[in-house]
Amino acid sequence: MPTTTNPLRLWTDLTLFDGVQIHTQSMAVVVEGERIVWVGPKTELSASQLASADLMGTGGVMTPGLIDCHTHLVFGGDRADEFAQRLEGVSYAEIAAQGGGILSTVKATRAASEEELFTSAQARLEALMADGVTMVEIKSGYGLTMADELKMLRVARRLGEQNPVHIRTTLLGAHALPPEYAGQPDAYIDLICEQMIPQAAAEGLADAVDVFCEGIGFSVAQCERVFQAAQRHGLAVKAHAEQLSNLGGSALAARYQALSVDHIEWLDEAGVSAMAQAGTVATLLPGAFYTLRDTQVPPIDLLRQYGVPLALATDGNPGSSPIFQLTLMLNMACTLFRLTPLEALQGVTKNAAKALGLAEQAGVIAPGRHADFCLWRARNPYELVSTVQPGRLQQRVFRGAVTHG
Ligand SMILES: N=CN[C@@H](CCC(=O)O)C(=O)O
Ligand SMILES: [Zn+2]
Repeated sequence: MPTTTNPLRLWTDLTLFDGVQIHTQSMAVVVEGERIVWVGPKTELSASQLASADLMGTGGVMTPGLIDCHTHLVFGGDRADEFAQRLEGVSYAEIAAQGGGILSTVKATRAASEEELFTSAQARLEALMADGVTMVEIKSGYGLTMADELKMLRVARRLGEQNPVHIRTTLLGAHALPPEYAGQPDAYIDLICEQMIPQAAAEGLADAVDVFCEGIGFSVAQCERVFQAAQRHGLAVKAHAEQLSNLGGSALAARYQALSVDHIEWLDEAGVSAMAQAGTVATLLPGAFYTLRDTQVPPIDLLRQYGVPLALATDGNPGSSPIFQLTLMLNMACTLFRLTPLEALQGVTKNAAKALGLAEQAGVIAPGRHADFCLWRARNPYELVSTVQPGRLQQRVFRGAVTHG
């Protein structure tokens, strides 16, 4: 890594994807401290910029730091047995109905100490960071008691404190009905609304609140109560909705100005329209679609027609998407959902930032923004989408600090 002696640092001769579009002329980026101060064609760099800058990199492709806006990175145990069961034809919903699936991870997560959860999540986070990720959303949802949900959120916060990455946390108490509340889902929703949300908000442990609105999750009415409680405590909302069926959770979430609705394989036009009006992002999770061998493709054309921003994420979790490689999602989203390569790139940068409520702070390379970006050994940003090839990350820059390469 070049040593820094000047106040300015310079990357030049770049093909630049700035989060919105691709600039093919030889581009340059100048950084001062933690911030980008100049972006433009190399030919427009001033003599004084050149004289007072350390050259940090020449050539290659630069993109914003990638943003994984939907993960379940903190969990105990594994679900390798369930993977084998699904190959034998048992469905995700059947496994859940037998008390497996999410609930088997709940058991393992409850049994794990904070330290154990931290260590296993740290390894998964390192895989994401080595893949160019500088911001990760992490959900709770495998604790399902107040103590265990807060334990997960504390681990997520600590991951952010101890790594060069920005972590956003989401309370997902309404992920599954815990066994001790069998037959009493409304009483469990009371616990979420009256205890978990207020406590997570009071301790500053959650940036948002999420729900699983589904036959094997919670009803629209139950999710609405969770959204109301989130609103009372000033927390933004998100939803897992329309993954296995169309319950109308997306339209509900849009009524509460959800930041994003995620999965949405079964989303209908009314839901798309509601999301467009609310400015809610559609987060596509091709890893779950692939793992569950789903055949119902999200309504991409309708989402485009209504101008709903499309984000992409790994959904990294032990069951439905045990995949911790965001660049693979670029390729899968195009192959499985027919996104264009440009839509895929926007989905892990600008639109992923919007899905986290951070459209003005992240996902774009522009003057004034944090110097969060990646330099890749590639000739063309589309190569990052078309070709699945780990090891192309040359430099990963987080708030000005080069941490990889
Ligand atoms: N759909 C619900 N929740 C997670 C699955 C988590 C799991 O299977 O453990 C998801 O986003 O895919
Ligand atoms: Zn999820």
